[in-house]
Amino acid sequence: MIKFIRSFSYAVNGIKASLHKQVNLKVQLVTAACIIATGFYFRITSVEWCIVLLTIALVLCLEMVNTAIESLVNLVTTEWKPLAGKVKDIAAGAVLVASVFAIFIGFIIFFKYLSLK
Ligand SMILES: Nc1ncnc2c1ncn2[C@@H]1O[C@H](COP(=O)(O)OP(=O)(O)OP(=O)(O)O)[C@@H](O)[C@H]1O
Repeated sequence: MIKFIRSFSYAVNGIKASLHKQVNLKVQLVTAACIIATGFYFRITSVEWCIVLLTIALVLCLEMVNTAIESLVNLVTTEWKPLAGKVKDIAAGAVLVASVFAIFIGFIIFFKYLSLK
């Protein structure tokens, strides 16, 4: 149990560290809060909530993984190496792909509510 609590606190520290390092994550958190508020406003269905929350989780988690990969690359090398750049670009690309799909999903879910208003 103590081991579990310790692992949990390390994970919370990881969240704090990525929030401290990444402006992007803060922007994404604010965006997520706005989307959740919009969900409450339009009273979206349970299935829509699941899709919205999963999409938000996907983008936030990928942003944190991207931050971890960036830090790891910086730890491995301080030199300018094409492979290091490629690794960072691929990690950033993953966040971009998820974000673009999140925009589409948001549009699909909220469009009907917006057009009904
Ligand atoms: N060691 C390196 N070797 C080669 N290219 C690198 C290296 N470090 C960074 N780059 C290139 O510069 C880009 C920006 O790197 P950086 O580490 O500043 O990432 P970032 O996304 O701007 O980080 P942050 O979000 O912390 O500002 C990378 O995506 C990569 O193309």
